[in-house]
Amino acid sequence: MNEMESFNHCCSDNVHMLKSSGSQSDMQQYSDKMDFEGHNGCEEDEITLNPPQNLQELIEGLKVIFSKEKVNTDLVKDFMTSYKSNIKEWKKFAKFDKHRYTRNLVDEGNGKFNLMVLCWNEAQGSSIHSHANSHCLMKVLDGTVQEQLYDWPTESDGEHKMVPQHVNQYPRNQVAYINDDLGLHRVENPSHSDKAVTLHLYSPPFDECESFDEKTGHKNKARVTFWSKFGHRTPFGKTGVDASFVPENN
Ligand SMILES: N[C@@H](CS(=O)O)C(=O)O
Repeated sequence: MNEMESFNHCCSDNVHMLKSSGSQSDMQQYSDKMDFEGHNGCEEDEITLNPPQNLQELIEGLKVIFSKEKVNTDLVKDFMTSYKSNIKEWKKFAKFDKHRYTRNLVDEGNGKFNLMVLCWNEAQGSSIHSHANSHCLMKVLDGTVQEQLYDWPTESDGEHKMVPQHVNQYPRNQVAYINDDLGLHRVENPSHSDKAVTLHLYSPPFDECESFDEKTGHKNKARVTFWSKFGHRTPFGKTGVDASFVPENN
């Protein structure tokens, strides 16, 4: 089984999230999820998570979810959505660079995932890229980010301008999900007056992916590194090329 397949709905390892003070519809949503998994005969080894009250609880809960053999990406998305962004909790990781967006490692997820804070100054963005066969969840901690989604270029396209197929905007606290089966994307802070901060989870962790030239569709390997780790600046010269996929117009 490859890593992607291991992210189907969980069956023998059940992890659920309780909606503590939710509305009727919240509770219905929770019950539906229980039913779905119940139909699969999943009643053993059940773990119930409360919605995280702070960043530390979010990290600990994610470690529980990812300790299971199978991981339900809908649950990860719901769990990340239910964390209400609080700047006091993540500001030590939020380090900006005037030239490009930064990647700041928060937690290595017991080897199962990397959790990082990305900081986007006004109008900064990534280039079009893939995700190394990993799962990518992105939660907005501050500001609003825009995602442009692209199809993979095909050999028969030849040299071809890449055109976005969808454009999504994500405000504070929303979570987006992508993997290579869904296509390619680039993310930017569309604001010329406000910064943006996002929290990214990648599983499995990766340090190389592919970046694409929007004008031609040509791809290149791109190493990804960290501007800081655990709140401390990463030493220059030890982490290879810079962290970001930077579009030519940035
Ligand atoms: N995947 C990018 C950020 S984004 O544009 O999704 C990165 O990890 O640097």
